[in-house]
Amino acid sequence: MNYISTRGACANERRTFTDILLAGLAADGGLYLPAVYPSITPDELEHWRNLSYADLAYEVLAKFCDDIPAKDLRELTRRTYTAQIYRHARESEKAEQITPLKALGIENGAPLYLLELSNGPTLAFKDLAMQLLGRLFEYTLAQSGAQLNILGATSGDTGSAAEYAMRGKQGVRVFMLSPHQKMSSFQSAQMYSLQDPNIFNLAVTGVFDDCQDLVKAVSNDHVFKAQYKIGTVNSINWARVVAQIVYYVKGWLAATQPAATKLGQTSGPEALPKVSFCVPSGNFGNVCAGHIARMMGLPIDKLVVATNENDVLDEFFRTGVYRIRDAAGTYHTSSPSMDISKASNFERFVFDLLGRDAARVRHLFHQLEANKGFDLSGSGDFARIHQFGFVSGRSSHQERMATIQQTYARYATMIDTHTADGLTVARRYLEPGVPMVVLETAQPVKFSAAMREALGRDPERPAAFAKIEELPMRFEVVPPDAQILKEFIAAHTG
Ligand SMILES: Cc1ncc(COP(=O)(O)O)c(C=O)c1O
Ligand SMILES: N[C@@H](CCOP(=O)(O)O)C(=O)O
Repeated sequence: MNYISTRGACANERRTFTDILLAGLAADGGLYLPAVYPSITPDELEHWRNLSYADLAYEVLAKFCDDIPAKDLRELTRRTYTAQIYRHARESEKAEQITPLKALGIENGAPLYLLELSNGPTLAFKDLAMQLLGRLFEYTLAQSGAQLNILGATSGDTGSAAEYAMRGKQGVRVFMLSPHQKMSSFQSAQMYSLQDPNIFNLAVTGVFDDCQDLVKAVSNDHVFKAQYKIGTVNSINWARVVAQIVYYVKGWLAATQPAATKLGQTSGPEALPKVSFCVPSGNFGNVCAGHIARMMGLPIDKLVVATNENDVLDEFFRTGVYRIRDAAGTYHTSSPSMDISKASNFERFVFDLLGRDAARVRHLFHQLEANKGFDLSGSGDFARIHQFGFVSGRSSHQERMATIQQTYARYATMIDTHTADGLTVARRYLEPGVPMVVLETAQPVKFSAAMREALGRDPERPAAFAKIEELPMRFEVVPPDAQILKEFIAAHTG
């Protein structure tokens, strides 16, 4: 499989999966994606019904990764997706499902589900891709004997997922940028309490977007990037997105019944039931994986983009205007991991929306830097947006509190603030007979203060995280300055 950049610079060069795994951002500042999306056929879907999560992950990944031997790739997925690693399942007997589908009930004639994605080591959906990424890095670096210095940005969950996945990995160091004092105390403690010598936490005096801009600024300094072997674990890294496609397939299989027709006789994708997914969104990485699953042929009806008060994405899907906010215009909310105003992966979707016209994408994203936005509202491209299944909505603090309370009262289920944003918005798009799967992106314990406000009680805390906030913390406070960051990296690699 050949990979290209959304900005077209390397259109004539061949790039394999393992090339782009270590490269992160493309040299022209764009994002990598496959030259052609592979497809998922109705027969394959039926064959995949009884596979374990690990083997399903292998089938999906193998479509994108043809430069790792099949035997090794299968071994990697089998070591990654185990009940032992996904041990924080609320119903322990379901841990081996990795992403159990929980039926809430029927609302407005639509079966409503939660897809539990946060049963991994750090209690957020990021583990599902990051645990695999850690193993892929280790495998690839072992082949070449090379080193990798990972530079990442987090609004709260990517950071801990990456650090837990990379702890003690040979040849890997992690430099993780987080917005100073903007994460929950549990999230900060998960990262800052790690004392491993290959982990460096840098608390940036700014918002998540400042952290992400720093990652891009350093990655776009090609000399520095090559000298210090900089890679990334954010969803600008294509491997993150691919690993996230798997749970859309798993969710679709769990929410539908086997086709009535015999294998080999299923008439076509239109004969298969459709499922809608609602995705709490910030950096657009999670829902981008849903978009790609849909482009591959997974029968997805709607992809509902749910934002919090930082509603840049909702504004775009409603109006066609993409208007990023500065730090002062980015709110600090009770779903802090979604406090993002400049969504990295959005560029991958715009590439598809514009018919994969890399020159236009390059122009638009340069315009974005200069004018803080772009407007597709009058274009024929935006008129076609619903062909991609996207709809959107925004949730407020009051709405997420009310949704947490109702879900607890009606379904005896405690959901975190981000999942509550998803459920709030999903309810606006229910259709009789179409299952609606809301992605559960984190466990409530990560946001105890907000949960206490909503329910007057603390969420349950796995024993592994008892008193985590009281552990000694190791982090450095730094300004949002790329030069200072480069000096820090240079001083801590050697
Ligand atoms: C708990 C949680 N929910 C939702 C999101 C938003 O996901 P994405 O950035 O992939 O849109 C994040 C951060 O990525 C998160 O950590
Ligand atoms: N919400 C994320 C932000 C980074 O997203 P990513 O998917 O690009 O890694 C976080 O929790 O850090």
